Amino acid sequence: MHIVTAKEMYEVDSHTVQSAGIDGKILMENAGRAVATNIEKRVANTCRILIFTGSGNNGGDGFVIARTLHLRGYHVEVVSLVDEEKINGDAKFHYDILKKLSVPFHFYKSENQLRGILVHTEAIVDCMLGIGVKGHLKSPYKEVVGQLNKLSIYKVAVDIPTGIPADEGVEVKDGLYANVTFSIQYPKITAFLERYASYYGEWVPLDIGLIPPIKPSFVQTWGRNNVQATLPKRKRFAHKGTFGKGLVIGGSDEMPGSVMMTARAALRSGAGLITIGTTRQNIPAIASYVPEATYKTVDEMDFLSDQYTSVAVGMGLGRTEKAFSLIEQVIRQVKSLLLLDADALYYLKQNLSLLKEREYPTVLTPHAGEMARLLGITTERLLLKPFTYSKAFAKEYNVHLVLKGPFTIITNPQGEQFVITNGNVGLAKGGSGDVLAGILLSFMMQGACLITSLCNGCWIHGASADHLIENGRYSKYDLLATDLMEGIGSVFHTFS
Ligand SMILES: NC(=O)C1=CN([C@@H]2O[C@H](COP(=O)(O)OP(=O)(O)OC[C@H]3O[C@@H](n4cnc5c(N)ncnc54)[C@H](O)[C@@H]3O)[C@@H](O)[C@H]2O)[C@@H](O)CC1
Ligand SMILES: Nc1ncnc2c1ncn2[C@@H]1O[C@H](COP(=O)(O)OP(=O)(O)O)[C@@H](O)[C@H]1O
Ligand SMILES: [K+]
Repeated sequence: MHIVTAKEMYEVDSHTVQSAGIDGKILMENAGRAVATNIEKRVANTCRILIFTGSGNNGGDGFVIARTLHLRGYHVEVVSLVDEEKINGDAKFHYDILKKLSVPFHFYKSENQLRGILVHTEAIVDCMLGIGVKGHLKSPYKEVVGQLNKLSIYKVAVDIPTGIPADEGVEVKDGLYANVTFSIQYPKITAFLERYASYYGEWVPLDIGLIPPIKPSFVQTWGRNNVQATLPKRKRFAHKGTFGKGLVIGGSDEMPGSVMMTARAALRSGAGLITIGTTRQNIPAIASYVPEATYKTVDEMDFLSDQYTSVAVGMGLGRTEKAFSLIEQVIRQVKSLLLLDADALYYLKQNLSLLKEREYPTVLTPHAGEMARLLGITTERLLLKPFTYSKAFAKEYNVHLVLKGPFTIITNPQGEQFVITNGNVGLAKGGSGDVLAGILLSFMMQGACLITSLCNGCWIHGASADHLIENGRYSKYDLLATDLMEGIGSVFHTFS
């Protein structure tokens, strides 16, 4: 599904109106009716619903919602935050229709007046501001949003919660906290930013019949249907070599665990053959957990002659001179797909130019802290516009970037971007990233298009955690990274 900026949304809108000739009033009708139908599924018709409207087209959607729900037997009332003369365009068209019906209509005057109107209200619909919002909320929007946020009634936002910008990179203080947001046609970028996602509550996109231009440049979500369509098939006569030969380099004497989890997760996700390159001392302990793998000590490895389909480096490797020199050799010499994680990302900060010299695809899997360090900015700054930073970095260094987090953003060197929204807070525990690196390595080895492999790997990782929790196997407190191995199997099972 596409995710849009405000500019892209207005482009789709004008393309639909100008090129296809669908009138804006029809689109507003479609939007309002789609929202009303979805409100019916969630709010009983015995409830009193207040619909808050503003000066723009978001308010126009509100007039259609009010009319539709009223005609379907709901007790609705409208509170307009602007005077009648400020209502114009398509919104005025729908306002004039609404005025012919007996829907109670209030013009906002004061907090006291609103307090009175709100008595016995069980749900509100926010059609105050949509994607046209600029900067911080002005009066009376700021006061109304403040007043509504204090109430624990059910709040539905239309398109975007009032006050929240559509685009990343904009800092605002006030916004409506909604229980659900019905996004008009496409979700907007801020629904996928940690900073703003909680204002949206649940988000549900509603098709209103917009026609996108031929060339969509949008970011997209990657979900179960995409995985279903692209997951590599296991052919009847395949052999272990069919599924690639992978190398995992990591693990120091102090940190043997990461590389174990990476290797095991790779095998659990379908890798054919896995070799682990680690310290001699680590091998017996790791081998008892991953007996399916073969082993090399780090001193034995010859990256020029050893042929691997894909290599992952960095997990638990440490930050010694020896580790750094190994990472440098790997980046310079590995002539296949290469995934850099953890300590390899740490090393990279001072050596980013090495990435530009690589002739084979490189994948970086930083979490927000690691990415911010690579960019030399604060994590807060990165998280204000992670899509923009990711795209610029992936293009400049010619890498595939997996920016991990509650919303994982995957970007290729051409700037195409996908977001994975599954997974849960049970994953916020040491080792989850090592498991992800293993799943990604495995998908990289199995030969599909690289960005598809990365999207599928991230989705399977999140789905594994969700599956284990939804089925009561573990909770968001006790889930361990090693438990994910069991989840991976269960998730694959749902595709077979
Ligand atoms: N894109 C589409 O094709 C469609 C969009 N529709 C609706 O139209 C909305 C966009 O409409 P508009 O462009 O009119 O934008 P809005 O409805 O968000 O209103 C923008 C107006 O709000 C005021 N405003 C802006 N920032 C403010 C602030 N910080 N404090 C107080 N007031 C502020 C300004 O007067 C501005 O003109 C969408 O969000 C969606 O709900 C629907 O009607 C259906 C079709
Ligand atoms: N709150 C969360 N919701 C969903 N996924 C999460 C959350 N926190 C972490 N994750 C996922 O867990 C993984 C953590 O990776 P990372 O931070 O590298 O962990 P580690 O280095 O300890 O192994 C990432 O894939 C990330 O997307
Ligand atoms: K709104």
